[in-house]
Amino acid sequence: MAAVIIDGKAFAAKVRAQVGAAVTALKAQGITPGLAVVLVGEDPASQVYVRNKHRQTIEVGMNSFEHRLPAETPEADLLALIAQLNADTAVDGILVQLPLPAHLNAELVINAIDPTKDVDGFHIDNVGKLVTGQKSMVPCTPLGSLMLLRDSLGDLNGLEAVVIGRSNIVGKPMANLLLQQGCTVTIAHSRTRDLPAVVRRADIVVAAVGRPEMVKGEWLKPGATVIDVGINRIQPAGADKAKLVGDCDFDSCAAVAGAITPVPGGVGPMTIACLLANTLTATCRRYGLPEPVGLTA
Ligand SMILES: Nc1nc2c(c(=O)[nH]1)N[C@@H](CN(C=O)c1ccc(C(=O)N[C@@H](CCC(=O)O)C(=O)O)cc1)CN2
Ligand SMILES: [Mg+2]
Repeated sequence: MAAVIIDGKAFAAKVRAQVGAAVTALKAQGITPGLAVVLVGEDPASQVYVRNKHRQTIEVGMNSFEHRLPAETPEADLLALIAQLNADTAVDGILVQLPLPAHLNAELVINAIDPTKDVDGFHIDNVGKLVTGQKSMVPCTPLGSLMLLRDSLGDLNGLEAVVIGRSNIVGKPMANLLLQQGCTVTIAHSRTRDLPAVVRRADIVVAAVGRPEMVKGEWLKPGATVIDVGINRIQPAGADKAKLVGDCDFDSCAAVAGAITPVPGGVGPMTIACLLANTLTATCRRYGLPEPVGLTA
């Protein structure tokens, strides 16, 4: 039986519509959420993501403040900009696009952001709160993945989840979110022994390892729900154009899974939708207003 294809693009559009409606209501009270995005350097993929963030921020009615800095920007200048954005009352959310150029210490830069404005959820205070089950800002890609899982499966209590990948941006926060949902969670990674056997236990597989088409259909438990976070550009032999693929071998996985996210059009669009949701959440918290329903973990 073929898997249900989880339409992240359509789901993200619904999230943005909900955020847009909430922003309209806030504006009627004289509050306009503002998101500041900082891009250092000219990484081509980052430029596309930042452009899309700007466009979608405006579309939901928020203010967008874009700061583009040259690749050779000294760390002190970037930290000074962050201090300025922390103090700016028009700014409710701050995001520094990753990856940063190699001479910049990403950990230092992220931890310089006011944690209440950290809409990426990467600040150590937010990481600690997530791990200990306190109210926090949740990283956008894991939050979007969780929304898709809840929509597909409903209650996640008791399910076996395997997260492949242990990055701070996706793997670790995803595992913690699933743990909070009552899943039995395994974090697998490049050194895991017999990965196919580990994956085969899972009702939920989240692939975030950055290896094109690594997870094969024969690794899966029949009916498993597969969330493919990978975004890999490959050059198929004989083709003149590069192709975007996930960390899962889509055709073989779709033949065994119960449901699967495609690449593109799965988790990717949820990342920016959840950034807007987090900016709305940060604004509501700042003004002591009720948080939006269904847009947080
Ligand atoms: N500060 C951050 N940096 C990065 C994050 C992040 O959440 N915060 N995540 C990624 C990049 N990213 C957003 O920043 C992002 C990645 C992918 C997509 C997306 O819509 N992907 C599309 C395909 C787009 C394409 O053709 O390349 C899809 O999967 O359908 C949106 C945002 C790293 N950096
Ligand atoms: Mg404002």
